[in-house]
Amino acid sequence: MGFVPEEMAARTGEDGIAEEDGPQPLERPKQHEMSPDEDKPKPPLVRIHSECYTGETAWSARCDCGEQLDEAARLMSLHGGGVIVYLRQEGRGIGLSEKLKAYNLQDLGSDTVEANLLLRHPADARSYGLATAILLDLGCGGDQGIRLLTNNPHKVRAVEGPNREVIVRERVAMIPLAWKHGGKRGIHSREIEQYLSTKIGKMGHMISD
Ligand SMILES: Nc1nc2c(ncn2[C@@H]2O[C@H](COP(=O)(O)OP(=O)(O)OP(=O)(O)O)[C@@H](O)[C@H]2O)c(=O)[nH]1
Repeated sequence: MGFVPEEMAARTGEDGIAEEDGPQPLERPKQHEMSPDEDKPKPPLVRIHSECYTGETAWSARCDCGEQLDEAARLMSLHGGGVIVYLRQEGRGIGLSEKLKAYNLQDLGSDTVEANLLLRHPADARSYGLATAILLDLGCGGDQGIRLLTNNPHKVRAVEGPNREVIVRERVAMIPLAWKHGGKRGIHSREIEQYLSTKIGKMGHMISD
């Protein structure tokens, strides 16, 4: 879990690609976003991210988890900061070794949901109560609410909590970079297209604004 300060923009550059742009100046004007119709600042950007060793550390082309974590930090660095809550819920809550078994089943033709079910796990075994508590602790409760970076409608409802202790004022879609940039950036593979189409078709993910 952590805050992403706006100063990170100085390290990542406007488009987040330091290698192409070279080092950015350390001093740059601070920007704070305001709502168009009022003087109040916009709700903070929040990413609730589930651990993915294969995607974040080994840059596996089976999922976009590593890309999503980087993209969330990049967006926060450009838009006045934000909060990343990193949940140790590897493999949608089934753990790394079970996820690797699920990968074997996927290689034999199952999709990500079917593979979990064949292993006698729920399609998604995660919970978000801890994330809600962390957000409340960080002062993200109350009327102002948050802007949540996600495609997962279940996550939006779950993070809000049973009594809407945290209010998701806006869902910000996490569009895969390969889709945004015609395959020129981001992860591009047959596996990831299948992974994304299962998320849309079977898990109700909304990969659009
Ligand atoms: N069981 C299983 N888990 C996976 C697989 N691929 C990625 N994951 C895990 O899925 C989690 C990420 O969840 P996703 O379903 O990709 O995305 P999400 O968090 O529901 O939604 P977004 O907020 O839109 O990213 C991480 O814990 C990954 O380890 C897979 O094939 N099987």
